Amino acid sequence: MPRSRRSSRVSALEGGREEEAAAVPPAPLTSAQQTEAAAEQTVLRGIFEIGRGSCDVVLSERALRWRPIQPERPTGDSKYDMLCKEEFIELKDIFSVKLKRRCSVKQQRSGTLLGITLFICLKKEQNKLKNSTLDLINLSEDHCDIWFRQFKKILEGFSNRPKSLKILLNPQSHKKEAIQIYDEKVEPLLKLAGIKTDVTITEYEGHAVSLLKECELQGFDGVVCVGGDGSASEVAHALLLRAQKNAGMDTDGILTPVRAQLPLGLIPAGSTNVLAHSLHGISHVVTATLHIIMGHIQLVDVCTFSTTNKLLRFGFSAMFGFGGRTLALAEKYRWMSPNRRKDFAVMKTLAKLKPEDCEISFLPFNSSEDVQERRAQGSPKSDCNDQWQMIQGQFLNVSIMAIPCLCSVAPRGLAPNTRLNNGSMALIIARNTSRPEFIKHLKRYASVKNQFNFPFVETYTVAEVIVHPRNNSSRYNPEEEPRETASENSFPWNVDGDLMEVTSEVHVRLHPRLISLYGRSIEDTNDSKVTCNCL
Ligand SMILES: Nc1ncnc2c1ncn2[C@@H]1O[C@H](COP(=O)(O)OP(=O)(O)OP(=O)(O)O)[C@@H](O)[C@H]1O
Repeated sequence: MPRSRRSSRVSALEGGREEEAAAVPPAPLTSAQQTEAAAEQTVLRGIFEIGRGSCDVVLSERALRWRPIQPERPTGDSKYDMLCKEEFIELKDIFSVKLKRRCSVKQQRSGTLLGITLFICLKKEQNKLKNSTLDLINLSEDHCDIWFRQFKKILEGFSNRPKSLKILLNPQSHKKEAIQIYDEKVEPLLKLAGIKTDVTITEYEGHAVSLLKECELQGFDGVVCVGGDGSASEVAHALLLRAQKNAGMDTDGILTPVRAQLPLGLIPAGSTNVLAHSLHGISHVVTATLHIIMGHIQLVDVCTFSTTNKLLRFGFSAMFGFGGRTLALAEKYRWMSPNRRKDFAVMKTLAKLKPEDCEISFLPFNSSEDVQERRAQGSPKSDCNDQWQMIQGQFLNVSIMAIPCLCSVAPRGLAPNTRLNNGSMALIIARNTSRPEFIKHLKRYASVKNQFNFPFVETYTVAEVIVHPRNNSSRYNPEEEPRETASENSFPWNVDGDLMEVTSEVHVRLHPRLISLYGRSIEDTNDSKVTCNCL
């Protein structure tokens, strides 16, 4: 519903009588007040039927306001004042306008004009966005034409909103419903907003990367991925790779990557949707679509994962140890339904719980400006040698997260103290402990209790991490069935829900605000509804 408020300046509808009554000449306005006053100046004024009654409707630079037209009453009637309360919508919340016509089944086009329909993006509870309509009814063609053209002009003025999008859709995500989600919920809204689309349905893993390497992106304002975390991360990686190539950068030794040229939209259609959930505060298709339509942009931190001077990939989060092994096992059971596969893999990995023997070096996050600047300029590791710290031992799990990683099993996030663009990563280490204690720690993610409040869990805020496995204990063992990893001598990593197999150390670097994603800062929610079947 549009917002309503008791107007403090009823004289706005009385054509300036307030100014005449003033005895003292007004003080000169400050520039902020002048801007404010200009934004409130009437652009159009007319009568429309809104809801069930006729309304006096005023369009200014910033808002559309209306007030029911009532017969005159004696002054001081407070009930009357209540009835006449003004309602308004801000123009920045409108995303489309159409002429409203009555069309019979036979009459395919140009039925009788009824008025104008405005399509609005409404903010609901828990970061949710919803599309809604406001009908302005007036049967006069001329009257509606003037207002319609004015609304069109206003919409054209929102230059940050995309007009043309490249869509990449993974038909295999979750239970293969991405196409249906796109057709039923996303495309109709994009069409309504007048956004042109070019859809490619990906055919195999890695298709998005090869496509974005070559394809013409000149005419597009953004790229949208319809799928789960694996797809979203792959598209982000592809856009960043392309940006480095376009800038003539060698990706392997890369210290200061350049920003991706186009913003990326994430429509959640996977089984976990951690990236979309972290970005929007909710995993909700319409919310994600409306953020894209409204052109809401957020700069988000990205990590590079490299091994001995070779870039493995760009990504947002990673797990090594329990998280990596669980994913490697789940991938072996692709024939199962996504939820069963994941639950089964968690149970089986817990049953065979074993620590990784490794050395973890990390550079603690230093928020001081000159350190940040040196890092931004790509100072090599040796420049900050004195700050590097090292821990070693037996670790059950190592998580490195640049974003909070919200999901249904961890509504506050796997890394609740991290933000999307705070320039740092969370390093969360679970040292070796008993299985029941580790399970207790995992269960805490779904509860309101602090999941880090265990003697075997350590958390750090870091800028860089190097994870160096020290022995072969976790590598492929042919005695174990089924094989957990695809190749021998490799360690499984879970990078944004995608399996990455690496034989040696992995160097993770944070790159602040490297990619623009369609979304807006989220409000923290205290959602305690949690769905986890396996623990
Ligand atoms: N046509 C395709 N066939 C098989 N795999 C594909 C295809 N298109 C894309 N992929 C790959 O599928 C992988 C997983 O997809 P995605 O992440 O979208 O779904 P999911 O695994 O169900 O969701 P989530 O990662 O959120 O759990 C991605 O890494 C992507 O590269």
